[in-house]
Amino acid sequence: MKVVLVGYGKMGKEIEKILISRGHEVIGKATDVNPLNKEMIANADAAIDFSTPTSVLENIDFLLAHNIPAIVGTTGWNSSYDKVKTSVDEKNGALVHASNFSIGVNLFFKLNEQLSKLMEPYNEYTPSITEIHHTEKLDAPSGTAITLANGIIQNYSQLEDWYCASENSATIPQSEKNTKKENQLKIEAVREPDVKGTHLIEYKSNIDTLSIQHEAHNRTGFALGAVIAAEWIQNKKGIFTMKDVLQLS
Ligand SMILES: NC(=O)C1=CN([C@@H]2O[C@H](COP(=O)(O)OP(=O)(O)OC[C@H]3O[C@@H](n4cnc5c(N)ncnc54)[C@H](OP(=O)(O)O)[C@@H]3O)[C@@H](O)[C@H]2O)C=CC1
Ligand SMILES: O=C(O)C1=N[C@H](C(=O)O)C[C@H](O)C1
Repeated sequence: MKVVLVGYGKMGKEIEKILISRGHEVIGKATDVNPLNKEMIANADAAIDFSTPTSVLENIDFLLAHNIPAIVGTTGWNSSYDKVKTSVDEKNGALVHASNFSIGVNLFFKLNEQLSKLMEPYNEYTPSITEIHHTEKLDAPSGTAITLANGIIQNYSQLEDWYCASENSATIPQSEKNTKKENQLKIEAVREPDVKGTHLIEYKSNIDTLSIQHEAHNRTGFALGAVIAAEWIQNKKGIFTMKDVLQLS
């Protein structure tokens, strides 16, 4: 495949290595100073976007307008999902999005849903999520934590939504939902230097705590998953997630 990288930061560079190791070619690199343009995408089989929450929607629009299959790993645009889905449908486009492209986290998503079904009848246990990431991360809570929260909320009749809390809130960008209300699941966002991505789910009672955790040791899993998604979407139309790519539905 001939691939355009949209965003050439920590993830873009990691994805480039995986693309080359699997025999693909990087034909363009869009960044803040050199954004997507027509010349860059000429002859592209796919574009892989790991950019920023503020640029991703414009990038998606551009790729759909030019009929380029898009793999979107950028987080922080959940509230625009319906608009993007409508655009993909109207333009008969192709897009795979995921808050986390790693195979391990997608298995963890399934485990989280199954565990929440098991725990729901036991009111003495209170579920909560902690996510830990590097200090350069622009969004909080992480997209992965939001997916995990939704996986729990859908199985808990008494939970209506999530909220984001942080002990070191000075380092965390303002969340759109950082005030606790009734019946909300707590997501604690922690920022520490160089952490690639850790997600911890706990069910606490006065007697004990049950927990499951996923810890990324490096960014290889995210990058490999995104490249597998780009290979998978060739000749397909529609909006998909990594669940579809891995047939985990
Ligand atoms: N879904 C998943 O599995 C994962 C998702 N992510 C998400 O991916 C995103 C990127 O993460 P990361 O690589 O760590 O971030 P970085 O800050 O390291 O890189 C961001 C890149 O985006 C570029 N950029 C900024 N504006 C534009 C624009 N208008 N057009 C194209 N590129 C632009 C930056 O350009 P410049 O170099 O000029 O500043 C930079 O190269 C984040 O949203 C993160 O949450 C991260 C890991 C896994
Ligand atoms: O910004 C990151 O680094 C990561 N972002 C994704 C998220 O917001 O969930 C995925 C991963 O945890 C790394």
